[in-house]
Amino acid sequence: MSNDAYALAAEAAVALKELTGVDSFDVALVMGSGWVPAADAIGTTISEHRVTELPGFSAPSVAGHSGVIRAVDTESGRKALIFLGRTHLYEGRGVDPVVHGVRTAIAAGVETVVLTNAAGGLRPEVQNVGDPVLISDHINLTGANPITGATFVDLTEVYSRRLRELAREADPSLAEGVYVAFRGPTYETPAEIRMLRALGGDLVGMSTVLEAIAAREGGAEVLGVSLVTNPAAGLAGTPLDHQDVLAVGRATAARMGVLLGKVVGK
Ligand SMILES: Nc1nc2[nH]c(I)nc2c(=O)[nH]1
Repeated sequence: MSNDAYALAAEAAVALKELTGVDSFDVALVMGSGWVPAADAIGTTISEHRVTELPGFSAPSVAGHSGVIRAVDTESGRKALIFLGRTHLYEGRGVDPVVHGVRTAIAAGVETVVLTNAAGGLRPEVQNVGDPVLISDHINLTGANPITGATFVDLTEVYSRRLRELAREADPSLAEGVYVAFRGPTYETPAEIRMLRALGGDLVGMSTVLEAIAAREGGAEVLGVSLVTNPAAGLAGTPLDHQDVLAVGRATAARMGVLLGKVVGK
């Protein structure tokens, strides 16, 4: 296996084509916590595999769907690659594993990347738990970046306006928001949440931004969608409980599947 991250992604893309029998993919989707049930609405499954069958992917540190990839035929005949779960920076394996899936997808032909996640809501005055929110921009507080060297990628429009408009055609009620990423794994303190609100954040999470940067470096168009699964720390009376998070995701996933299916098919 190559020790160069980009060469490793190219190797994984070759293995992916052999494994799935698909010689080029059009769109990739990363399904965050609670989004997995939405994957079924994307199209007809061609094949499903454990990611450890591909170079550069590790077994998930958390049991469950993460660590599974699915090749899908969408209704409009496009080839979709769906990652049921992702690698997080807080797993401590560095930045390259976090973006390896996106880099592999782009090396396999993908030109559109859809990043979904579960996030804390910073605006309980307008957000409800269970709301999907289109990501309009991000604030990267992870302290990390997938790119090394003098590659000055423009991030003026990381999250495609065109794809956001397609999503809003499918569901005009969709709101937009700025997603703030922390490294995690701890949730924020109430003081940090007050800081994020002052910085203009609307959503807070521990994923997505590094994958989005890697996708833009690879020339792909990006759509990001968060599912508000909890009021961020200090904004509601109760402590955060990850089980509540997952329950909300499951309840909302069917609606999200219809939305993603419409956007992906275009
Ligand atoms: N950092 C951070 N990540 C999250 N993921 C989910 I779901 N909720 C949160 C949250 O409140 N903060």
